[in-house]
Amino acid sequence: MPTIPAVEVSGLVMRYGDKVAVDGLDLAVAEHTITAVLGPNGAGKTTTLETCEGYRRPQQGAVRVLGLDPTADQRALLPRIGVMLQGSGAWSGVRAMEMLRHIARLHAHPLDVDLLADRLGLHDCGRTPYRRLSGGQQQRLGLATAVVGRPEVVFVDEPTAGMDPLARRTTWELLEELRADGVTVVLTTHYMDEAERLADQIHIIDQGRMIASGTPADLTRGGTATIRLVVTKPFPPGAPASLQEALGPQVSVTPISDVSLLIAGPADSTTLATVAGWCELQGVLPESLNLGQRNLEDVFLELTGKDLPRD
Ligand SMILES: Nc1ncnc2c1ncn2[C@@H]1O[C@H](COP(=O)(O)OP(=O)(O)OP(=O)(O)O)[C@@H](O)[C@H]1O
Repeated sequence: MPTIPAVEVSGLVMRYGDKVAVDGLDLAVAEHTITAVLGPNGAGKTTTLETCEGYRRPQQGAVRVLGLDPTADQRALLPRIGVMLQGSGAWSGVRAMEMLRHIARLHAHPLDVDLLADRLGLHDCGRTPYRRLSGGQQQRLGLATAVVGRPEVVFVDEPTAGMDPLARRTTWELLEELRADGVTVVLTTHYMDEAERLADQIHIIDQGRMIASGTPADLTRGGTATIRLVVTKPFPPGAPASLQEALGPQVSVTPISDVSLLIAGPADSTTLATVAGWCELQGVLPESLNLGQRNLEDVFLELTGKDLPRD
């Protein structure tokens, strides 16, 4: 018998006034996997997650989590899902460990709170009121609150934003262990290394629509080689168009910033010679010229035309 997806979004449309935030989105998440939802700022990721979590009712289309409707079946679903709490007024004066213990008590079979707190380095700030926690500490506490109830599905919105490298690594390991224990994880992230390391499936959305889906390998496979050109001072006006003209239609030139460009296409000696000659003509000095197969960051850039949002 075919298994139902852990999360299924069909034809979801969500608006804020006239603004269409989610525009007919379809998305299915298989059980026991980690799925990453990527997209530029404002793509509709958080709105989609909040609809799956039952905070918002679909305006059009449908959402099912573990086969249930997140708003109509909220009582049945809530004990089975984990959501990373973001800072809210209600918790502002509550101490970190009190908050975690309180949330653990709401669940029938919570994880060992002290072990989890040790794991995520929360004991050091256990007596600190929520509003006084650093951004990274709030993130770690939010993650602990999401997983303490042994959920079947965990939704985490930018789980490692603002975390130091050690906390990021611990978070990745925790999410991987959850998957190994049969939990389904849905996360949003702006970090391509995070998506590449963790995700079984990646969905890239832009302007509320799905623009690409697949495994990290599917998304980066084949395609074209890329050259990243970084120069020492800003390009003169019209530089991307003039380089595009010099290189011809086989190659696509995408500006990344005022000092960097992505050149996708056959990265052969002709292309390299043309780029070098163009730099000389424009009077710009290359700082670096990196040649390689495209990675997830290049795919994101090619598909969305936008560089990665930086925290
Ligand atoms: N409460 C709200 N009221 C009005 N507009 C909103 C509201 N929440 C989100 N939006 C708008 O809806 C669109 C989608 O926002 P959403 O937060 O879902 O995107 P996102 O992909 O999570 O973005 P980010 O990566 O910046 O967190 C954006 O244009 C945003 O400005």
